[in-house]
Amino acid sequence: MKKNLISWIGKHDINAKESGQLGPVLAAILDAEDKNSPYDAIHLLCNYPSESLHSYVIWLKEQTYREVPITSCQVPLSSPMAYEEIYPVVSNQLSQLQATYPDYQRVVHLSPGTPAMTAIWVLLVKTKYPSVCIESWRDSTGIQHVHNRELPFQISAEFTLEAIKNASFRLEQIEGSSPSFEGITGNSKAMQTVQERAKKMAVRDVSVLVLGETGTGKEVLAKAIHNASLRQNSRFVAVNCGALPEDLAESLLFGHKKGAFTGAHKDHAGFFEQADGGTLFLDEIGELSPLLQTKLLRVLQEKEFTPVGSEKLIRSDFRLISATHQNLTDLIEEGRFREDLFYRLAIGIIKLPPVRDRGDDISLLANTMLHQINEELADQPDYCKKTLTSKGHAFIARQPWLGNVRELNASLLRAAIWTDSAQICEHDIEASLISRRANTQLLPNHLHESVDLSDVVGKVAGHYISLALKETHGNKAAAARLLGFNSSQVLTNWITKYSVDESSQ
Ligand SMILES: Nc1ncnc2c1ncn2[C@@H]1O[C@H](COP(=O)(O)OP(=O)(O)OP(=O)(O)O)[C@@H](O)[C@H]1O
Repeated sequence: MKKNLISWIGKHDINAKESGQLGPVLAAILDAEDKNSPYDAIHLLCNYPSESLHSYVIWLKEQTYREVPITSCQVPLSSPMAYEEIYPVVSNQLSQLQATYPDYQRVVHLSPGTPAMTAIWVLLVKTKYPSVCIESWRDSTGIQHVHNRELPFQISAEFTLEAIKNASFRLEQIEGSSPSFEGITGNSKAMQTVQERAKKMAVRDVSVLVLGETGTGKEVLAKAIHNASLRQNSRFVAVNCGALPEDLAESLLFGHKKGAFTGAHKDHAGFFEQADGGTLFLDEIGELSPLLQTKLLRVLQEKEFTPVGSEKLIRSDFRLISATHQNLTDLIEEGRFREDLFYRLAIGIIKLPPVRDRGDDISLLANTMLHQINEELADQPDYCKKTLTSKGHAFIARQPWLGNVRELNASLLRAAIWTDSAQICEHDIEASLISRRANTQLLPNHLHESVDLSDVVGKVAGHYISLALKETHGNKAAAARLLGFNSSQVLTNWITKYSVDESSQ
Protein backbone atom coordinates (compact mmCIF):
# COMPACT_ATOMS: atom_id res chain seq x y z
CA MET A 1 0.00 0.00 0.00
CA LYS A 2 1.28 3.44 -0.88
CA LYS A 3 1.70 5.88 1.98
CA ASN A 4 2.25 9.57 2.50
CA LEU A 5 3.85 11.48 5.33
CA ILE A 6 2.31 14.67 6.70
CA SER A 7 4.21 16.86 9.09
CA TRP A 8 4.85 20.36 10.33
CA ILE A 9 8.43 21.52 9.92
CA GLY A 10 9.81 22.30 13.39
CA LYS A 11 12.75 24.26 14.75
CA HIS A 12 15.03 21.19 14.76
CA ASP A 13 14.23 20.60 11.09
CA ILE A 14 14.93 24.18 10.04
CA ASN A 15 18.22 24.12 12.01
CA ALA A 16 19.20 20.61 10.89
CA LYS A 17 21.38 21.73 8.00
CA GLU A 18 23.49 23.99 10.23
CA SER A 19 23.53 21.68 13.26
CA GLY A 20 24.61 18.65 11.27
CA GLN A 21 21.63 16.72 12.70
CA LEU A 22 18.91 14.99 10.70
CA GLY A 23 15.95 16.71 12.31
CA PRO A 24 12.65 14.85 12.89
CA VAL A 25 11.29 15.03 9.32
CA LEU A 26 14.39 13.69 7.59
CA ALA A 27 14.80 11.09 10.34
CA ALA A 28 11.28 9.81 9.64
CA ILE A 29 11.88 9.67 5.88
CA LEU A 30 15.19 7.82 6.23
CA ASP A 31 13.73 5.47 8.85
CA ALA A 32 11.00 4.44 6.39
CA GLU A 33 13.58 3.98 3.63
CA ASP A 34 15.73 1.84 5.96
CA LYS A 35 12.71 -0.31 6.76
CA ASN A 36 12.14 -0.74 3.04
CA SER A 37 8.77 0.92 3.26
CA PRO A 38 9.48 4.39 1.87
CA TYR A 39 6.95 7.19 1.57
CA ASP A 40 5.38 7.85 -1.84
CA ALA A 41 4.59 11.48 -1.13
CA ILE A 42 5.51 13.98 1.57
CA HIS A 43 3.44 17.00 2.58
CA LEU A 44 4.96 19.63 4.80
CA LEU A 45 3.40 22.55 6.66
CA CYS A 46 5.61 25.35 7.85
CA ASN A 47 5.14 28.63 9.67
CA TYR A 48 8.72 29.77 9.22
CA PRO A 49 9.44 32.40 6.52
CA SER A 50 9.23 31.13 2.95
CA GLU A 51 13.01 31.55 2.37
CA SER A 52 13.72 29.15 5.24
CA LEU A 53 11.10 26.75 3.90
CA HIS A 54 12.59 26.79 0.39
CA SER A 55 16.13 26.17 1.46
CA TYR A 56 14.96 23.45 3.86
CA VAL A 57 13.02 21.63 1.13
CA ILE A 58 15.98 21.85 -1.27
CA TRP A 59 18.26 20.46 1.43
CA LEU A 60 15.77 17.73 2.32
CA LYS A 61 15.55 16.57 -1.29
CA GLU A 62 19.33 16.31 -1.40
CA GLN A 63 19.41 14.12 1.72
CA THR A 64 16.94 11.43 0.64
CA TYR A 65 18.03 8.45 -1.45
CA ARG A 66 14.84 8.17 -3.45
CA GLU A 67 13.10 10.91 -5.37
CA VAL A 68 9.86 11.51 -3.50
CA PRO A 69 7.38 14.24 -4.45
CA ILE A 70 7.45 16.82 -1.66
CA THR A 71 4.78 19.49 -1.40
CA SER A 72 5.16 22.26 1.10
CA CYS A 73 2.85 24.97 2.31
CA GLN A 74 3.89 28.10 4.12
CA VAL A 75 1.26 28.89 6.77
CA PRO A 76 1.46 32.35 8.28
CA LEU A 77 0.28 32.12 11.90
CA SER A 78 -0.10 35.05 14.28
CA SER A 79 1.40 32.72 16.91
CA PRO A 80 2.66 29.13 16.67
CA MET A 81 0.22 28.34 19.50
CA ALA A 82 -2.83 29.86 17.75
CA TYR A 83 -5.18 26.85 17.96
CA GLU A 84 -7.92 28.67 16.07
CA GLU A 85 -5.56 29.27 13.13
CA ILE A 86 -3.85 25.89 13.18
CA TYR A 87 -7.08 23.89 13.28
CA PRO A 88 -8.57 24.98 9.89
CA VAL A 89 -5.22 24.64 8.13
CA VAL A 90 -4.61 21.12 9.39
CA SER A 91 -8.22 20.05 8.93
CA ASN A 92 -8.18 21.32 5.37
CA GLN A 93 -4.87 19.65 4.62
CA LEU A 94 -6.12 16.29 5.89
CA SER A 95 -9.41 16.61 4.06
CA GLN A 96 -7.65 17.39 0.78
CA LEU A 97 -5.13 14.61 1.19
CA GLN A 98 -7.98 12.22 1.90
CA ALA A 99 -9.70 13.32 -1.31
CA THR A 100 -6.53 13.29 -3.42
CA TYR A 101 -4.94 10.11 -2.08
CA PRO A 102 -7.91 7.98 -0.98
CA ASP A 103 -5.92 4.72 -1.24
CA TYR A 104 -2.81 5.91 0.58
CA GLN A 105 -2.03 5.10 4.16
CA ARG A 106 -1.71 8.45 5.90
CA VAL A 107 1.15 8.81 8.35
CA VAL A 108 1.12 11.87 10.60
CA HIS A 109 4.35 12.93 12.25
CA LEU A 110 3.36 14.29 15.66
CA SER A 111 6.72 15.60 16.88
CA PRO A 112 7.77 18.62 14.80
CA GLY A 113 6.13 21.90 15.74
CA THR A 114 4.57 23.32 18.88
CA PRO A 115 2.38 21.50 21.46
CA ALA A 116 -0.65 23.21 19.89
CA MET A 117 0.22 21.70 16.52
CA THR A 118 0.58 18.24 18.07
CA ALA A 119 -2.71 18.64 19.96
CA ILE A 120 -4.59 19.46 16.75
CA TRP A 121 -3.05 16.44 14.94
CA VAL A 122 -4.20 14.20 17.78
CA LEU A 123 -7.68 15.68 17.81
CA LEU A 124 -8.15 15.22 14.08
CA VAL A 125 -6.60 11.79 13.62
CA LYS A 126 -8.70 10.46 16.50
CA THR A 127 -11.93 11.88 15.09
CA LYS A 128 -12.35 12.78 11.43
CA TYR A 129 -9.15 11.58 9.74
CA PRO A 130 -7.87 8.30 11.20
CA SER A 131 -4.15 8.01 10.44
CA VAL A 132 -1.06 6.19 11.61
CA CYS A 133 0.92 8.40 13.98
CA ILE A 134 4.67 8.46 14.39
CA GLU A 135 6.94 10.46 16.68
CA SER A 136 10.65 10.97 16.84
CA TRP A 137 13.16 12.08 19.45
CA ARG A 138 16.91 12.51 19.82
CA ASP A 139 18.79 10.63 22.54
CA SER A 140 21.73 12.08 24.51
CA THR A 141 24.20 10.81 21.89
CA GLY A 142 22.36 12.77 19.20
CA ILE A 143 20.84 9.73 17.49
CA GLN A 144 17.34 10.30 16.21
CA HIS A 145 14.74 7.60 16.93
CA VAL A 146 11.43 7.17 15.10
CA HIS A 147 8.52 5.11 16.44
CA ASN A 148 4.89 4.46 15.75
CA ARG A 149 2.76 6.11 18.43
CA GLU A 150 -0.43 4.37 19.45
CA LEU A 151 -3.12 6.69 20.80
CA PRO A 152 -5.22 4.26 22.86
CA PHE A 153 -8.37 6.30 23.40
CA GLN A 154 -11.45 7.19 21.38
CA ILE A 155 -12.31 10.86 21.39
CA SER A 156 -15.45 10.52 19.27
CA ALA A 157 -16.86 7.72 21.37
CA GLU A 158 -15.94 9.16 24.74
CA PHE A 159 -17.24 12.67 24.24
CA THR A 160 -20.71 13.53 23.14
CA LEU A 161 -21.37 15.90 20.29
CA GLU A 162 -22.52 18.40 22.89
CA ALA A 163 -19.16 18.26 24.64
CA ILE A 164 -17.36 18.89 21.37
CA LYS A 165 -19.70 21.77 20.58
CA ASN A 166 -18.75 23.39 23.85
CA ALA A 167 -15.05 22.69 23.54
CA SER A 168 -12.80 25.69 23.30
CA PHE A 169 -11.85 24.86 19.71
CA ARG A 170 -15.37 25.73 18.48
CA LEU A 171 -14.93 23.24 15.66
CA GLU A 172 -18.06 23.97 13.71
CA GLN A 173 -17.41 27.70 13.67
CA ILE A 174 -13.96 27.21 12.24
CA GLU A 175 -15.16 24.70 9.65
CA GLY A 176 -18.02 26.97 8.67
CA SER A 177 -15.61 29.72 7.84
CA SER A 178 -13.85 27.64 5.18
CA PRO A 179 -14.34 29.78 2.08
CA SER A 180 -14.18 26.97 -0.51
CA PHE A 181 -16.01 27.87 -3.73
CA GLU A 182 -17.68 30.82 -2.17
CA GLY A 183 -19.14 33.29 -4.64
CA ILE A 184 -19.81 30.79 -7.43
CA THR A 185 -23.54 30.81 -8.02
CA GLY A 186 -24.87 28.13 -10.34
CA ASN A 187 -26.60 24.75 -10.30
CA SER A 188 -26.85 24.12 -14.03
CA LYS A 189 -25.17 21.01 -15.41
CA ALA A 190 -22.54 23.20 -17.10
CA MET A 191 -21.69 25.03 -13.87
CA GLN A 192 -21.70 21.83 -11.82
CA THR A 193 -19.11 20.38 -14.19
CA VAL A 194 -17.06 23.56 -13.82
CA GLN A 195 -17.18 23.36 -10.03
CA GLU A 196 -16.35 19.66 -9.89
CA ARG A 197 -13.35 20.17 -12.15
CA ALA A 198 -12.23 23.23 -10.24
CA LYS A 199 -12.42 21.42 -6.90
CA LYS A 200 -10.29 18.59 -8.26
CA MET A 201 -7.80 21.05 -9.69
CA ALA A 202 -7.69 23.08 -6.47
CA VAL A 203 -5.96 20.35 -4.48
CA ARG A 204 -3.51 19.35 -7.22
CA ASP A 205 -1.30 22.44 -7.10
CA VAL A 206 -0.90 22.47 -10.88
CA SER A 207 -1.25 25.34 -13.35
CA VAL A 208 -4.82 25.99 -14.42
CA LEU A 209 -6.05 27.88 -17.47
CA VAL A 210 -9.56 29.33 -17.20
CA LEU A 211 -11.27 30.10 -20.49
CA GLY A 212 -14.48 32.04 -20.96
CA GLU A 213 -16.03 35.10 -22.48
CA THR A 214 -15.58 38.42 -20.76
CA GLY A 215 -17.44 38.75 -17.46
CA THR A 216 -18.15 35.03 -17.04
CA GLY A 217 -16.44 34.95 -13.65
CA LYS A 218 -12.93 33.76 -14.50
CA GLU A 219 -11.36 35.72 -11.66
CA VAL A 220 -14.06 34.62 -9.22
CA LEU A 221 -13.32 31.00 -10.14
CA ALA A 222 -9.56 31.50 -9.84
CA LYS A 223 -10.05 32.94 -6.34
CA ALA A 224 -12.29 30.04 -5.39
CA ILE A 225 -9.63 27.56 -6.55
CA HIS A 226 -7.06 29.40 -4.45
CA ASN A 227 -9.37 29.38 -1.42
CA ALA A 228 -9.91 25.65 -1.74
CA SER A 229 -6.20 24.89 -2.14
CA LEU A 230 -3.46 24.28 0.38
CA ARG A 231 -2.27 27.79 -0.39
CA GLN A 232 -5.45 29.40 0.94
CA ASN A 233 -3.63 31.10 3.81
CA SER A 234 -1.14 32.78 1.52
CA ARG A 235 -1.72 35.59 -0.95
CA PHE A 236 -3.84 35.59 -4.10
CA VAL A 237 -2.20 38.10 -6.43
CA ALA A 238 -4.35 39.07 -9.43
CA VAL A 239 -2.72 40.75 -12.44
CA ASN A 240 -4.43 41.89 -15.64
CA CYS A 241 -1.79 41.33 -18.33
CA GLY A 242 -3.74 43.52 -20.76
CA ALA A 243 -3.40 46.48 -18.40
CA LEU A 244 0.37 46.22 -17.82
CA PRO A 245 2.07 49.32 -19.28
CA GLU A 246 4.54 48.05 -21.90
CA ASP A 247 7.63 49.78 -20.46
CA LEU A 248 6.89 48.74 -16.87
CA ALA A 249 5.50 45.25 -17.42
CA GLU A 250 8.74 43.41 -16.75
CA SER A 251 9.50 45.30 -13.57
CA LEU A 252 5.91 44.93 -12.32
CA LEU A 253 6.00 41.17 -12.89
CA PHE A 254 9.56 40.34 -11.85
CA GLY A 255 10.44 43.31 -9.62
CA HIS A 256 13.35 45.69 -9.88
CA LYS A 257 16.40 46.75 -8.00
CA LYS A 258 16.87 50.26 -6.68
CA GLY A 259 18.42 52.41 -9.41
CA ALA A 260 17.52 49.97 -12.22
CA PHE A 261 15.88 52.85 -14.09
CA THR A 262 14.86 56.45 -13.51
CA GLY A 263 12.26 56.46 -10.77
CA ALA A 264 13.33 53.13 -9.23
CA HIS A 265 14.01 54.69 -5.82
CA LYS A 266 13.99 51.40 -3.92
CA ASP A 267 13.96 47.64 -4.47
CA HIS A 268 10.53 46.48 -5.55
CA ALA A 269 9.16 42.93 -5.29
CA GLY A 270 7.28 41.99 -8.47
CA PHE A 271 4.01 40.06 -8.64
CA PHE A 272 5.81 36.70 -8.94
CA GLU A 273 7.67 37.32 -5.70
CA GLN A 274 4.58 38.71 -3.96
CA ALA A 275 2.76 35.47 -4.77
CA ASP A 276 5.42 33.33 -3.04
CA GLY A 277 3.63 30.55 -1.18
CA GLY A 278 0.31 31.57 -2.74
CA THR A 279 -1.39 31.90 -6.11
CA LEU A 280 -0.62 34.22 -9.01
CA PHE A 281 -3.62 34.92 -11.26
CA LEU A 282 -2.64 36.20 -14.71
CA ASP A 283 -5.79 37.46 -16.40
CA GLU A 284 -5.84 38.17 -20.15
CA ILE A 285 -2.75 36.00 -20.62
CA GLY A 286 -3.14 36.26 -24.43
CA GLU A 287 -2.09 39.92 -24.14
CA LEU A 288 1.44 39.10 -22.93
CA SER A 289 4.15 40.32 -25.31
CA PRO A 290 6.38 37.69 -26.98
CA LEU A 291 9.27 38.74 -24.73
CA LEU A 292 7.24 38.30 -21.56
CA GLN A 293 5.87 34.98 -22.82
CA THR A 294 9.45 33.73 -23.11
CA LYS A 295 10.29 35.01 -19.63
CA LEU A 296 7.15 33.47 -18.16
CA LEU A 297 8.02 30.12 -19.71
CA ARG A 298 11.42 30.23 -18.03
CA VAL A 299 9.93 31.12 -14.66
CA LEU A 300 7.47 28.24 -14.94
CA GLN A 301 10.26 25.83 -15.79
CA GLU A 302 12.70 26.99 -13.15
CA LYS A 303 10.56 28.76 -10.57
CA GLU A 304 13.21 31.44 -10.41
CA PHE A 305 13.83 34.77 -12.11
CA THR A 306 15.98 37.89 -11.96
CA PRO A 307 14.46 41.29 -11.12
CA VAL A 308 15.20 44.16 -13.53
CA GLY A 309 18.65 45.59 -12.79
CA SER A 310 19.64 42.76 -10.49
CA GLU A 311 21.86 39.76 -10.94
CA LYS A 312 20.44 37.84 -8.02
CA LEU A 313 18.13 34.96 -8.84
CA ILE A 314 14.92 35.01 -6.83
CA ARG A 315 12.93 31.84 -6.16
CA SER A 316 9.20 31.93 -5.73
CA ASP A 317 6.89 29.05 -4.91
CA PHE A 318 3.74 30.28 -6.64
CA ARG A 319 0.84 28.44 -8.20
CA LEU A 320 -0.21 29.92 -11.52
CA ILE A 321 -3.79 30.30 -12.64
CA SER A 322 -4.20 32.12 -15.93
CA ALA A 323 -7.28 33.18 -17.86
CA THR A 324 -8.30 34.52 -21.22
CA HIS A 325 -11.38 35.26 -23.30
CA GLN A 326 -9.31 34.76 -26.46
CA ASN A 327 -8.94 31.58 -28.47
CA LEU A 328 -5.35 30.67 -27.65
CA THR A 329 -5.24 27.96 -30.31
CA ASP A 330 -5.93 30.62 -32.94
CA LEU A 331 -3.25 32.85 -31.44
CA ILE A 332 -0.80 29.93 -31.58
CA GLU A 333 -1.63 29.31 -35.25
CA GLU A 334 -1.12 33.00 -35.98
CA GLY A 335 2.27 32.81 -34.23
CA ARG A 336 1.15 35.25 -31.52
CA PHE A 337 1.26 32.85 -28.59
CA ARG A 338 3.95 30.29 -27.73
CA GLU A 339 2.70 26.75 -28.01
CA ASP A 340 5.17 25.48 -25.38
CA LEU A 341 3.88 28.11 -22.94
CA PHE A 342 0.29 27.10 -23.65
CA TYR A 343 1.00 23.50 -22.61
CA ARG A 344 2.66 24.73 -19.41
CA LEU A 345 -0.31 26.92 -18.52
CA ALA A 346 -2.97 24.43 -19.47
CA ILE A 347 -2.22 21.45 -17.25
CA GLY A 348 -5.80 21.90 -16.10
CA ILE A 349 -8.27 23.66 -18.39
CA ILE A 350 -11.63 24.91 -17.19
CA LYS A 351 -14.07 26.50 -19.58
CA LEU A 352 -16.69 28.79 -18.08
CA PRO A 353 -19.88 28.77 -20.13
CA PRO A 354 -21.44 32.09 -21.15
CA VAL A 355 -24.45 33.10 -19.06
CA ARG A 356 -26.86 32.42 -21.95
CA ASP A 357 -25.85 28.72 -21.80
CA ARG A 358 -26.45 28.35 -18.06
CA GLY A 359 -30.19 27.70 -18.20
CA ASP A 360 -31.98 28.38 -14.92
CA ASP A 361 -28.79 29.71 -13.36
CA ILE A 362 -29.67 33.11 -14.84
CA SER A 363 -32.61 33.43 -12.44
CA LEU A 364 -30.52 32.14 -9.57
CA LEU A 365 -27.74 34.59 -10.41
CA ALA A 366 -30.21 37.47 -10.73
CA ASN A 367 -31.71 36.69 -7.31
CA THR A 368 -28.30 36.30 -5.65
CA MET A 369 -27.07 39.53 -7.11
CA LEU A 370 -30.22 41.45 -6.27
CA HIS A 371 -29.86 40.22 -2.71
CA GLN A 372 -26.27 41.57 -2.62
CA ILE A 373 -27.36 44.83 -4.21
CA ASN A 374 -30.12 45.21 -1.59
CA GLU A 375 -27.55 44.75 1.16
CA GLU A 376 -25.15 47.23 -0.41
CA LEU A 377 -27.81 49.90 -0.91
CA ALA A 378 -29.68 49.25 2.36
CA ASP A 379 -28.14 52.31 4.07
CA GLN A 380 -28.94 54.70 1.24
CA PRO A 381 -31.71 57.20 1.95
CA ASP A 382 -35.16 56.13 0.70
CA TYR A 383 -33.94 52.82 -0.64
CA CYS A 384 -36.43 50.00 -0.34
CA LYS A 385 -35.54 46.35 -0.79
CA LYS A 386 -36.25 45.14 -4.35
CA THR A 387 -37.41 41.83 -5.76
CA LEU A 388 -37.86 40.71 -9.37
CA THR A 389 -41.32 39.99 -10.79
CA SER A 390 -41.75 36.73 -12.67
CA LYS A 391 -42.00 38.70 -15.94
CA GLY A 392 -38.79 40.44 -14.97
CA HIS A 393 -37.14 37.04 -14.57
CA ALA A 394 -38.53 35.86 -17.92
CA PHE A 395 -37.25 39.01 -19.63
CA ILE A 396 -33.79 38.51 -18.13
CA ALA A 397 -33.76 34.90 -19.32
CA ARG A 398 -34.44 36.07 -22.90
CA GLN A 399 -31.48 38.48 -23.11
CA PRO A 400 -28.19 37.41 -24.73
CA TRP A 401 -26.03 38.96 -21.95
CA LEU A 402 -22.96 39.33 -24.11
CA GLY A 403 -21.24 40.96 -21.13
CA ASN A 404 -22.24 37.92 -19.07
CA VAL A 405 -22.44 38.07 -15.25
CA ARG A 406 -20.86 41.49 -15.14
CA GLU A 407 -23.46 42.97 -17.51
CA LEU A 408 -26.30 41.26 -15.66
CA ASN A 409 -24.99 42.63 -12.38
CA ALA A 410 -24.64 46.17 -13.73
CA SER A 411 -28.12 46.12 -15.29
CA LEU A 412 -29.70 44.90 -12.05
CA LEU A 413 -27.86 47.57 -10.09
CA ARG A 414 -29.12 50.25 -12.48
CA ALA A 415 -32.67 48.90 -12.28
CA ALA A 416 -32.52 48.75 -8.48
CA ILE A 417 -31.41 52.38 -8.30
CA TRP A 418 -33.82 53.75 -10.91
CA THR A 419 -36.91 51.88 -9.78
CA ASP A 420 -38.85 53.41 -6.90
CA SER A 421 -41.20 50.49 -6.41
CA ALA A 422 -40.20 47.37 -4.44
CA GLN A 423 -40.69 45.25 -7.54
CA ILE A 424 -38.44 45.30 -10.58
CA CYS A 425 -40.45 44.39 -13.67
CA GLU A 426 -39.42 43.65 -17.24
CA HIS A 427 -39.69 47.32 -18.28
CA ASP A 428 -37.31 48.38 -15.52
CA ILE A 429 -34.74 45.85 -16.71
CA GLU A 430 -35.26 46.83 -20.33
CA ALA A 431 -34.72 50.49 -19.43
CA SER A 432 -31.53 49.63 -17.61
CA LEU A 433 -29.96 47.78 -20.52
CA ILE A 434 -27.18 49.59 -22.33
CA SER A 435 -28.06 50.51 -25.93
CA ARG A 436 -25.87 47.74 -27.34
CA ARG A 437 -29.04 45.73 -26.99
CA ALA A 438 -30.32 47.02 -30.32
CA ASN A 439 -27.39 45.43 -32.12
CA THR A 440 -27.26 42.27 -30.08
CA GLN A 441 -30.93 41.63 -30.71
CA LEU A 442 -30.36 41.76 -34.44
CA LEU A 443 -29.07 38.21 -34.65
CA PRO A 444 -30.46 36.50 -31.53
CA ASN A 445 -29.67 32.90 -30.68
CA HIS A 446 -33.27 32.07 -29.80
CA LEU A 447 -36.63 33.29 -31.01
CA HIS A 448 -38.68 33.65 -27.83
CA GLU A 449 -41.11 36.13 -29.36
CA SER A 450 -42.56 36.63 -32.84
CA VAL A 451 -40.49 38.91 -35.02
CA ASP A 452 -41.34 41.06 -38.05
CA LEU A 453 -38.49 39.99 -40.34
CA SER A 454 -39.27 42.43 -43.17
CA ASP A 455 -39.23 45.25 -40.60
CA VAL A 456 -35.82 44.12 -39.31
CA VAL A 457 -34.42 43.77 -42.86
CA GLY A 458 -35.92 47.16 -43.76
CA LYS A 459 -34.19 48.84 -40.81
CA VAL A 460 -30.84 47.27 -41.72
CA ALA A 461 -31.24 48.18 -45.40
CA GLY A 462 -32.28 51.74 -44.53
CA HIS A 463 -29.34 52.12 -42.15
CA TYR A 464 -26.72 50.98 -44.69
CA ILE A 465 -28.24 52.80 -47.65
CA SER A 466 -28.34 56.05 -45.68
CA LEU A 467 -24.70 55.61 -44.66
CA ALA A 468 -23.63 54.89 -48.24
CA LEU A 469 -25.48 57.91 -49.61
CA LYS A 470 -24.00 60.09 -46.91
CA GLU A 471 -20.45 58.85 -47.61
CA THR A 472 -20.88 59.48 -51.36
CA HIS A 473 -22.70 62.84 -50.95
CA GLY A 474 -25.78 61.44 -52.66
CA ASN A 475 -23.97 59.91 -55.65
CA LYS A 476 -26.15 56.87 -56.30
CA ALA A 477 -23.70 55.05 -58.60
CA ALA A 478 -20.91 55.31 -56.03
CA ALA A 479 -23.25 54.40 -53.20
CA ALA A 480 -24.44 51.34 -55.13
CA ARG A 481 -20.83 50.22 -55.56
CA LEU A 482 -20.17 50.72 -51.86
CA LEU A 483 -23.11 48.47 -51.10
CA GLY A 484 -22.08 45.73 -53.55
CA PHE A 485 -24.90 46.41 -56.05
CA ASN A 486 -24.02 46.06 -59.74
CA SER A 487 -26.02 49.13 -60.83
CA SER A 488 -27.58 52.25 -59.38
CA GLN A 489 -30.95 50.90 -60.55
CA VAL A 490 -30.73 48.12 -57.98
CA LEU A 491 -30.11 50.75 -55.31
CA THR A 492 -33.13 52.75 -56.48
CA ASN A 493 -35.26 49.59 -56.23
CA TRP A 494 -34.12 49.00 -52.63
CA ILE A 495 -34.76 52.65 -51.72
CA THR A 496 -38.31 52.29 -53.00
CA LYS A 497 -38.90 48.85 -51.52
CA TYR A 498 -37.76 49.84 -48.04
CA SER A 499 -39.06 53.42 -48.18
CA VAL A 500 -35.65 54.95 -47.45
CA ASP A 501 -35.82 58.71 -46.90
CA GLU A 502 -33.17 60.08 -49.28
CA SER A 503 -33.73 63.66 -48.19
CA SER A 504 -32.13 63.02 -44.81
CA GLN A 505 -28.64 62.61 -46.41
N1 LIG B 1 -20.96 32.50 -10.66
C1 LIG B 1 -20.98 33.73 -10.16
N2 LIG B 1 -21.75 34.01 -9.11
C2 LIG B 1 -21.82 35.26 -8.62
N3 LIG B 1 -21.15 36.32 -9.12
C3 LIG B 1 -20.37 36.11 -10.15
C4 LIG B 1 -20.22 34.81 -10.73
N4 LIG B 1 -19.40 34.89 -11.77
C5 LIG B 1 -19.03 36.18 -11.85
N5 LIG B 1 -19.60 36.92 -10.88
C6 LIG B 1 -19.47 38.39 -10.74
O1 LIG B 1 -19.39 38.93 -12.06
C7 LIG B 1 -18.39 39.94 -12.16
C8 LIG B 1 -17.36 39.55 -13.22
O2 LIG B 1 -16.60 38.44 -12.75
P1 LIG B 1 -15.06 38.27 -13.08
O3 LIG B 1 -14.31 39.57 -12.95
O4 LIG B 1 -14.55 37.12 -12.31
O5 LIG B 1 -15.17 37.90 -14.65
P2 LIG B 1 -13.99 37.66 -15.69
O6 LIG B 1 -14.43 36.54 -16.56
O7 LIG B 1 -12.69 37.49 -14.97
O8 LIG B 1 -14.01 39.01 -16.51
P3 LIG B 1 -12.90 39.58 -17.57
O9 LIG B 1 -12.89 38.64 -18.73
O10 LIG B 1 -13.45 40.90 -17.94
O11 LIG B 1 -11.61 39.64 -16.83
C9 LIG B 1 -17.81 40.09 -10.78
O12 LIG B 1 -18.50 41.16 -10.15
C10 LIG B 1 -18.16 38.79 -10.08
O13 LIG B 1 -18.29 38.97 -8.69
